[in-house]
Amino acid sequence: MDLKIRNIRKDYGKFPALNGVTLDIRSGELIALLGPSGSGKTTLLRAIAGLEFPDGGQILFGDKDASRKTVQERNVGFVFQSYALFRHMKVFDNIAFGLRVRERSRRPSEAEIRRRVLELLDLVQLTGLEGRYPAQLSGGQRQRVALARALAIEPQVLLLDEPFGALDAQVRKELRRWLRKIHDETGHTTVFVTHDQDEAMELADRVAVLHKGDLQQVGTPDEVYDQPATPFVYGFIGESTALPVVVRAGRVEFEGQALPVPASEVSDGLARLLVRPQDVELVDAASGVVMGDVVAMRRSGSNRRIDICVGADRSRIEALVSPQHEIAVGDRVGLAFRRHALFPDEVPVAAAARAA
Ligand SMILES: Nc1ncnc2c1ncn2[C@@H]1O[C@H](COP(=O)(O)OP(=O)(O)OP(=O)(O)O)[C@@H](O)[C@H]1O
Repeated sequence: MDLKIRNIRKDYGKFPALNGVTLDIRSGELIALLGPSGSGKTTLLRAIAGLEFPDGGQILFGDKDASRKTVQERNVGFVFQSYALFRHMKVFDNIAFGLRVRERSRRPSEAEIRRRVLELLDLVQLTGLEGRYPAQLSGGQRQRVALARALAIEPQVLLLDEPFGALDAQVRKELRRWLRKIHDETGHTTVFVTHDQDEAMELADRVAVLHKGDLQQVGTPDEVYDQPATPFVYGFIGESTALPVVVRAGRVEFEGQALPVPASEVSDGLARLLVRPQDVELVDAASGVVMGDVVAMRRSGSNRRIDICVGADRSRIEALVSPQHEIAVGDRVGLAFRRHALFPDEVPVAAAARAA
């Protein structure tokens, strides 16, 4: 089942939670809605589910307009962060619930329900635990029951809202891999919400990045990481620091000095040169693109993080180097950038940083 989201708007009071979002989700795709808190991810997921009616726009399930259809009519499976299992029901009955409450004409026989529940228990690797109550399960197991329950109704679309949010890091990682496997086995169109970029990048076929109700970019994990469409995406996915620059007559200048960086499509005016820490190279002071002073360093996993202040504004650039790299706080270094991105800047970066 493919989904077409057309110019969806949702306002809460004067505030647009979704600002005209258009997104095509392909049949069988696993897509992540990624963004910081308050960016509109849950609102979009709830609009797809039919739990929220948008103020404008259209949602198509296949070629049919589902905008005014109820949750039941849309036949979506929904998994929330907070398990939402029925505590007084055993695992078996939790999974069977969606089938048992169907109107008689669409309800499978008890034998068929049993067959399907046992099959799902096998899929989510919980065979043998069907007689337990939710309180007798671990968080990860409960979440797997929640997924089995959502899958039981054979949904056209599976919607997951931070499904692993409440679990510890190790369990989250395991469930991620497991969810990907289940997705590949069942082939459902799946939309999941997360604010965790690693989760989105590892799990999803494509990532839709939201910011303040706007869809900033949709692409494969490689596309959003390597070709970020906006400064927000560049900053949100992966790490980066920014150098305030000026584009003048097609040249990029930092504090009056021309940098060996093409201005590309960026027109004259204030701009931001964004660099990821792993793309900052420390060279000797004379041969760098810009010069700076090492002001701090700390160990970070298998690397060393170096904070370097450059220019009169003391803009901070971060570099990631090998711990073997001989360097000390107070050293004057040259910086070269292996890769970078240049974006026009409506707000002067230095002024914004000072205001903050
Ligand atoms: N029922 C509501 N009434 C008023 N404002 C709401 C309501 N639901 C959401 N909002 C607002 O809409 C915006 C988007 O909320 P939404 O829950 O979609 O964000 P989110 O990206 O899912 O955030 P989080 O990661 O924190 O869950 C937020 O500013 C939020 O305060």
